[in-house]
Amino acid sequence: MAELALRDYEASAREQLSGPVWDFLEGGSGTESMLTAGRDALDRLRLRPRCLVDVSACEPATTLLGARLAAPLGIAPVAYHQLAHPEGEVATARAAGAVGALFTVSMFASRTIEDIAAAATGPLWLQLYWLKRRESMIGLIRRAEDAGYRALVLTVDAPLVAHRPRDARNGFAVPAGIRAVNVDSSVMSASYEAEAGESAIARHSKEQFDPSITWADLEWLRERTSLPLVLKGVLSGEDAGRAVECGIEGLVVSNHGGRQLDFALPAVDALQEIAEAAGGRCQIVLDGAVRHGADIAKGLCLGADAVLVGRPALWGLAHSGSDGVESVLRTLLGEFSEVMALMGAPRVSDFHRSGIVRS
Ligand SMILES: Cc1cc2nc3c(=O)[nH]c(=O)nc-3n(C[C@H](O)[C@H](O)[C@H](O)COP(=O)(O)O)c2cc1C
Ligand SMILES: O=C(O)C(=O)c1ccccc1
Repeated sequence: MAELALRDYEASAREQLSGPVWDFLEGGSGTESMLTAGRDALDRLRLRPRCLVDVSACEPATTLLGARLAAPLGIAPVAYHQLAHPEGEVATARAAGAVGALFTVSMFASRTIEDIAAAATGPLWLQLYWLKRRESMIGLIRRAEDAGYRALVLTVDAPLVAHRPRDARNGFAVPAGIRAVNVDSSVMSASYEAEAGESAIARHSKEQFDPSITWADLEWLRERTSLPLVLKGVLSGEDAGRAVECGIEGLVVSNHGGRQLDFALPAVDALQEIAEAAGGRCQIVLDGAVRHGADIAKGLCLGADAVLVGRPALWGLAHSGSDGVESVLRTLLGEFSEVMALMGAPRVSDFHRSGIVRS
């Protein structure tokens, strides 16, 4: 396949997908102020290279929660991959495994977590929203443990799914035939009931998500699994410190790709404070607006151990299934390898705060 840039996959996905599916994938909450803000924040950061370092053998490989990755790169949890390709998450898992990237499977995946695990050759994490029906979460956690998932990612920036004007306008519902197959059909039957002027996903999540959970409830989760716990959606140093005190093993610094709190700060702008608060006591992952290998380097300089991409994986999937996802990941990996050489940073551990300047 000819080498394509990420924006080519984006353009192709836009042509492939129906208007409402494209809007669901690409859209944000509220005024959509954050769809450009995340990118702007990364673009304002400039890299400061070191010279005369031996970069004849750069090594992008790293480990995250004990799992080896070919690069500090993974796929963020995105619901319903079958919206982009009939093979859905199974194709994504195959691609992530081929490249050696992490794949975080959404609680609202459209393929079973067992089928996804069977196709995977790399590490998998499972993302959870906290449901009012806790027994549904527990069943899923048991299955994830049995299928070999390596961590649970609790998304904490979504006590409810925010108002997303495009989805409301489109009366968005997941098309018939695509379902969140890993949860009871009563939990997310967004596919069945569409109404103009309202997003079925926003409505169902308001019924099903438990908005009352607090730090005290994490203990309940901890007692029910031996898997490492990761919190996704942390944007303050205070919360990072609190998470570490609770024994959380990882944090995903994220504003949910601009889909939750409108005008939330870009994740990359919260990264340094969070990494400092965590002080090496848990793993730090940057999520949101990562579109280039240089963005991986920027994340590492500010204290991240790895970065995630969300929408770009779905662009690749829409373009050409597993091959498309693999190409998207390989593009990022190739760019990152070049940045390592040009930065004079032959190992992942060679990226430091001094390697970045805010302009
Ligand atoms: C279509 C779509 C569905 C998503 N579904 C989930 C989800 O089920 N769980 C979750 O924690 N985050 C979900 N997210 C947020 C992503 O995990 C991630 O935070 C965001 O997409 C990162 O930004 P990026 O798309 O700019 O890379 C979703 C994002 C998109 C675009
Ligand atoms: O998390 C999201 O951004 C999202 O779109 C979603 C999808 C399905 C269920 C809940 C939220």
